[in-house]
Amino acid sequence: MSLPAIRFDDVTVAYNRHPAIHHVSGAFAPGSLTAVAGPNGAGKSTLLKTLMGELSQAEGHVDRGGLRGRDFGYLPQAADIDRHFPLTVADTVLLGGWHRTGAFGGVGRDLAGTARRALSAVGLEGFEHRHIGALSAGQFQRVLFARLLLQDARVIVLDEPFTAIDERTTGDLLRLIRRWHGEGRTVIAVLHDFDQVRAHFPSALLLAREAIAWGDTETALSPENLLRARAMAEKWDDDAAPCVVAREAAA
Ligand SMILES: Nc1ncnc2c1ncn2[C@@H]1O[C@H](COP(=O)(O)OP(=O)(O)OP(=O)(O)O)[C@@H](O)[C@H]1O
Repeated sequence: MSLPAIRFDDVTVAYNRHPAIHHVSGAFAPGSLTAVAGPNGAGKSTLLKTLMGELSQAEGHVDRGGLRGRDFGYLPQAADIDRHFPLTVADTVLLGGWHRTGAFGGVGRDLAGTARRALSAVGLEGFEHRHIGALSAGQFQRVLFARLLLQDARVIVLDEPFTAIDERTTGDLLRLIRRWHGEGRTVIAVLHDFDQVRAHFPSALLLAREAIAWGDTETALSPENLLRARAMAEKWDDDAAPCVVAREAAA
């Protein structure tokens, strides 16, 4: 799979003139498997939303190397997903195939078969007709991973995919992430568990509003870098002088 790098060049994003990420520069290499880690409020979700083009960055530039929206598969934090729509598991997984059906296209036999295989890959055979509102957090996360399988995106962006998810489901979903990495896709995930990052993610971005370190995981998550990140977090003060930036982040 030939892919470009995704580069951040001196990117600052502010809410109410307070920077959530500050002068971030670096690159997600093509085909890399990168964890974005850091303290609460470090700007991890903001960085992903900026990458997805959901926020206009106040300063700097994100170079997606010519990749378009359909090249990205994005899983926001569970808290940002509304499960009250009257959708079944099958409907939700098939949403991943929108680029193959078009806005009002029908679902062909091929796509239906791919959706069934995706559900089986996440261990949810037989769940097709269940309402998504009636699933456990872990089952719903499996559905969302099945949707990503159907989407077949070249870059996969996951925001805290394992929060409130049991160990077995986490293990199964980590195997899918490794499969995507093995297929040459670029995979980026916000994670809180440093041991999990060290065990499964060769690259890491340690963020504390600024990029403390970005590179191979062992170096990025060194004790010195973790101390620096913690010290930065302790200094954050919502009453601090605002950063002078050109524009506000706007959804
Ligand atoms: N829509 C918003 N409006 C105003 N401030 C925001 C908004 N979204 C995030 N922030 C602030 O920006 C900072 C970074 O938030 P962000 O959610 O990106 O951090 P995070 O590293 O993902 O945090 P967590 O680990 O707690 O999920 C925080 O101080 C947060 O309060």
